[in-house]
Amino acid sequence: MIDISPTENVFTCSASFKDPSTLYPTTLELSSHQLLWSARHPTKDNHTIQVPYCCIYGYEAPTPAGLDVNHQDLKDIVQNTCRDRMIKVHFVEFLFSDLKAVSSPQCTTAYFLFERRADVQRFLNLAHQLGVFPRPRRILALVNPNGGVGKAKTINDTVVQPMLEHSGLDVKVQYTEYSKHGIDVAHKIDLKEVDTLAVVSGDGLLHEIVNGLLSRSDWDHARRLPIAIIPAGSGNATATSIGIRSPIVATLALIRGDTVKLDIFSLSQLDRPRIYSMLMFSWGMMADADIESDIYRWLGPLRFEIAGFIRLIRLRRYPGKVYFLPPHHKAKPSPASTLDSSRNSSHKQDAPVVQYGHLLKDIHHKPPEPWSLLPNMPFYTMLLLLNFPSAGETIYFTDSIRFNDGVMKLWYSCETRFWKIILPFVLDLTNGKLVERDLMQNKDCGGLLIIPGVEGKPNDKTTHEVVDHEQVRSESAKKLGIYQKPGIFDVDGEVMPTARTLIEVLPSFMDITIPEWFYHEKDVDRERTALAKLKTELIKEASKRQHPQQRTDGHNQVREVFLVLFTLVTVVTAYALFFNEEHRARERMAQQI
Ligand SMILES: Nc1ncnc2c1ncn2[C@@H]1O[C@H](COP(=O)(O)OP(=O)(O)OP(=O)(O)O)[C@@H](O)[C@H]1O
Repeated sequence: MIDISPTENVFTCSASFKDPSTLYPTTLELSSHQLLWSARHPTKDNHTIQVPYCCIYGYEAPTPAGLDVNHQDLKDIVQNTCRDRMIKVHFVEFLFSDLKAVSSPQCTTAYFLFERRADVQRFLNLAHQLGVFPRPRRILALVNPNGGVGKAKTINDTVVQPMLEHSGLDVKVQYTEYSKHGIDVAHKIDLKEVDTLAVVSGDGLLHEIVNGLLSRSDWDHARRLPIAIIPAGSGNATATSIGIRSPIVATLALIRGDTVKLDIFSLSQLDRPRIYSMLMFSWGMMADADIESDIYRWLGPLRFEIAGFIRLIRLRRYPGKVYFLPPHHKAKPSPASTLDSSRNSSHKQDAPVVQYGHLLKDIHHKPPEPWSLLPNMPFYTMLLLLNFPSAGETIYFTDSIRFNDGVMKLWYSCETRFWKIILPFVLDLTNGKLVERDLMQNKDCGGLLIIPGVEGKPNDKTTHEVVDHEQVRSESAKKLGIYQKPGIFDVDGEVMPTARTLIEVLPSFMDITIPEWFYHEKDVDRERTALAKLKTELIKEASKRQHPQQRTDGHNQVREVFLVLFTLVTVVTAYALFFNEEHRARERMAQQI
């Protein structure tokens, strides 16, 4: 903390908020965490404007030739003689008290005309000491022109690039040209040339970037490259989970450059390249719905609801065995304890080290203690492994998840009666209560071994036999009457082969940029205190100035209409099925008679 004497941080100047044609005399103060000045209100008394430094994304100060003033009004008002005393400050203003509202933030500029040239220099010196303005950095922004029904390009052109231009940071933009291009970019990127890699798209491109960086031979260096996510996809689960609901807030976080550590899930399969996940792994109903929703991409975020509904009324069972490892458990070193045969502390590792790789090869023995079998064998309806509380902008599971505590949160269900599942999904998928229902069981894990299998004859418990997926195609499996497909494995919205899979957590492995007020490793309460600060100091003031009609989120309205329709169709379908079944039973009875 810098000591500021009470007079050093106060400046007499003329200020203008948003509109440079109305400069008025004021006193500007640089406090330890915010800019303060008194503003004239057209109809009310003067009041104080407070701009926390974490909301400032750029400034323009006089060069020796004077400030480059483009605004025509400003040119008229501020004569050439004043140009070398003018500073512009660009910041994000929150209009509504709900930071989660997509429409709440907007970009704003304040103009300050100082009395003396020396004051400008004093202001800039103090501002740099206090961290008022963003640190100079080099950014590579990777834009997916297909992300989020093509909205990523518009978001990049209208929000991201204008804000980055004002930030004064060194920015390069690259468009992805084909599917999986993100992997190639991250694999080849020169780490000496870039300080932050920004992803303007959804979780799919972010997943590619994570995998591209961790598949490099210098992965231990590459994993330290901070990644920023600008939500421009259709799901945007990662951004939503780290407090980013709007591209403006995301770009602000990218420019300010505050980062937080992120756990990564490592997914290994025998004889296949390792896959890394930052968001979630799922198997069963939700995985099918997520992957099947791809054909409804044009619907935007609603695609998940439509695909989920279809999967709910055609519920499947997914056979398999799942073993879990308690969290924070370290494997005892053993010569065969890893897939990475090159593992040796004196040598550079080819890939991040996993501890239990040998479990993939040993298909004849069950994993030793402390691994244990997840109950409710032999089939599951859904299995979900989460690193973040949200799985989409509208899908919120729980706030009990921390994304850098080295723990994987597992939820699973074996409920196959669709009428038991449908209501919880309709009512509680967005409010965090779904996982509290009896329907779902949960475990905290450090590792997971999934052996997807198939079941024998239906409705006969003695023939339920779980075997490796690879054996399903064999002749002996066919002779056994094994018929059921083991479903899709979904990693961050991408499909991976359904096969024996080992999932381990790599604690606090990568860095992701976050809004400064959201979370800080050293201060878990910072989110709450800073949010409160923003609400009381900034938003309250802003809402006093203007009382805009709170815009309702269009998507929520569509969602509500959809949920009503969904419930109606469900009731009708349930009745139809019930009467159909009853009718058949009567017919059977009639035939027997
Ligand atoms: N130029 C391109 N042409 C075709 N596909 C691309 C291109 N660039 C990227 N992709 C692919 O687009 C897919 C979807 O991208 P992304 O996941 O970022 O957006 P989204 O699916 O709309 O968002 P979310 O995953 O959050 O729902 C990725 O799998 C990526 O490989």
